[in-house]
Amino acid sequence: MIGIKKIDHIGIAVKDLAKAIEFYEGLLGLKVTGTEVVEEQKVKVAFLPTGDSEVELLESTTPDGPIARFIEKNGEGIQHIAFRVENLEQALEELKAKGVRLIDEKPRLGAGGARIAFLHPKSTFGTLVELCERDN
Ligand SMILES: C[C@@H](C(=O)O)C(=O)SCCNC(=O)CCNC(=O)[C@H](O)C(C)(C)COP(=O)(O)OP(=O)(O)OC[C@H]1O[C@@H](n2cnc3c(N)ncnc32)[C@H](O)[C@@H]1OP(=O)(O)O
Ligand SMILES: [Co+2]
Repeated sequence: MIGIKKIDHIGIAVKDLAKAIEFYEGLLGLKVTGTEVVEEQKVKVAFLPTGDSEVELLESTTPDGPIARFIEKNGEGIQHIAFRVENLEQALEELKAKGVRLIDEKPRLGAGGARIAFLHPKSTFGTLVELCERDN
């Protein structure tokens, strides 16, 4: 078993991070605990904890990144779900061995120093799945 601990975060693609934060903070009352640019993913992200999981708002930093492409095709909205795992490398090995299509064969650097990897939506019944491992 790959040992999923919880939903780490839900990734929401937005066109304008500042405007989205106005809604999530101002109207929903959540609090942004950090914003960060993740160059490798071509995104600027904001994290807003909700109990044991977080909302991750994502704005594209380029017109050709995965978030820009997603919005072009689908409009703004939920782009991925991220599950926290104990051991990401082992999880990826197991899933690969079972024929799951991996977008990332090896962990990459995510926001907040997390190690992350994505599973292709064609292998997960239509949802882009991120697996992430954190030290804390
Ligand atoms: C900062 C970090 C963190 O948390 O630490 C993050 O989250 S970064 C979050 C942003 N980074 C990422 O998303 C990286 C991983 N994503 C990718 O590599 C890509 O976006 C793919 C998921 C492979 C999609 O690539 P691309 O847009 O080139 O392909 P495409 O448009 O031809 O899509 C191929 C098929 O997958 C579907 N598809 C595409 N994106 C999808 C999504 N987000 N959810 C569900 N289905 C999706 C399309 O509808 C299409 O299906 P049909 O063929 O049926 O039409
Ligand atoms: Co994410």
